Amino acid sequence: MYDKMVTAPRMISWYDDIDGDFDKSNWPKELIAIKERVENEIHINFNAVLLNLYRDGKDGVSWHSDKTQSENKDMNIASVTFGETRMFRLRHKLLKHVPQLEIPLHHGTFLLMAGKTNSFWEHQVPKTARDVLPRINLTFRQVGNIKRKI
Ligand SMILES: O=C(O)CCC(=O)C(=O)O
Ligand SMILES: [Fe+2]
Repeated sequence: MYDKMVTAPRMISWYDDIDGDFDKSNWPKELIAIKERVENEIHINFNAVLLNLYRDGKDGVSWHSDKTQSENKDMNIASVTFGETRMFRLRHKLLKHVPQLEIPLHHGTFLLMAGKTNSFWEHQVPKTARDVLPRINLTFRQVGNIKRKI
């Protein structure tokens, strides 16, 4: 899924429907509800989700770009955050003079990395020395061939 290994710790879970034979009982109903809320908002369908739990400030994710196996050249990744606010940083892969972006992802924030974002930008959630509460982030993804809407 990643183009390189990331080392920072966090708890991870993954659901997908890569075969297109979606069985709703394989996904928690809360997850389906969030997925449908996102899909209705942006009119893009997803068939996989990565769940990250950042337990405290010692958890984070280092610079990377997301790569999922998809027939879509322009991959869309939809991110939803719950709990603690953590910084989400973006840096351009080639244009080093372009300033980094720093976006605080608050509880309930929806962020769409659309199209070529992941081709040209890397992102990270840095560790922090602040005393922070847990944060959950869901990234909905398009993997394989999306045969039909889940
Ligand atoms: O936690 C986030 O906001 C981003 C997570 C992320 O970049 C990933 O799981 O690929
Ligand atoms: Fe990522």
